[in-house]
Amino acid sequence: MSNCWWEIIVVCDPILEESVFWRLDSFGCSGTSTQAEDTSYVVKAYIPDIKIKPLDLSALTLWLKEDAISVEATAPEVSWQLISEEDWASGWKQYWQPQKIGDRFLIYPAWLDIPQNPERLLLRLDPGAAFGTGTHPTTQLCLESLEMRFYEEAETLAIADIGCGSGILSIGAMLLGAKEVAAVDTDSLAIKTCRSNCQLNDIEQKRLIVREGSISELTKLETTYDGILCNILADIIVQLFPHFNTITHDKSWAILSGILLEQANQIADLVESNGWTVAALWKRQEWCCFNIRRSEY
Ligand SMILES: C[S@@+](CC[C@H](N)C(=O)[O-])C[C@H]1O[C@@H](n2cnc3c(N)ncnc32)[C@H](O)[C@@H]1O
Repeated sequence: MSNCWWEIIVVCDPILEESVFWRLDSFGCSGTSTQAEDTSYVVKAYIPDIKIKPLDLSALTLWLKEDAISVEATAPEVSWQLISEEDWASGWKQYWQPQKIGDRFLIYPAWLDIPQNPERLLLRLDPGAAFGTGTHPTTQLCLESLEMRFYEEAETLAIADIGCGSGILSIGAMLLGAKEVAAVDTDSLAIKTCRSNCQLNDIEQKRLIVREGSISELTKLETTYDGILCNILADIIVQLFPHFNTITHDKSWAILSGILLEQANQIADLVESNGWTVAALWKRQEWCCFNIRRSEY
């Protein structure tokens, strides 16, 4: 089989749904769906077979069981199978529907007909193997924060998106009117997906630069960014944040997401010790999103 995906099936106690979703997201799955069945939930998630080894699936099973034990719940049943690209597409795509986010965005699956007069900014996506469909709270919090940041002089803003995944935040920034965006991700599949989503949304290539890598790729571009978007797990933000000053100016702002509530204090300390100020903190489910700015401003 070419272009195969692992379909991971987790049958769990309903109280574990959120932690199972979180664990599958952190593992790198896309297109997660849930169905209620009698007294349990069946969570299905998908990941390209080239991204992992069968041994990783055994480790995932162990983590899912440990997560259950830590809240004294029954351990979930975990199974997996290899499926073709076609089965993957018909499997999860049917559950993903257009979704309104914030006051202005409508996230719109690439394979649906375009509505005639959308009242919202249509952000068309085929996330493929990349993270970023808009269903995850960390992405939603970023898009909502972006809307708030773009209330004036949007057309002058240069934005960096670190960990762009499907490109959802970069494209969102362009739709809101950003002058230019630079998107980076360490995952080559995410880069491929981000580029094709930019085309899907008719974004000019010279205004949205997409590079494989991380903050060092942004440094090479020698642009000073007005805003940084960074929806990556807290551990990675801790590593990247000390370099933010090199690619920003004294009035820049940033949106940091992918942070669990219990990690908020650690991130607030990090922000302040590097000369930035927390302007707002938004929460959804177990996640929080920091809106910050350089302290000199
Ligand atoms: C949670 S996803 C966010 C995707 C999208 N920006 C969104 O908001 O939905 C995090 C992305 O960061 C990428 N990533 C992880 N570590 C990174 C690093 N050190 N530098 C750049 N990207 C990284 C991952 O490959 C993944 O695509």
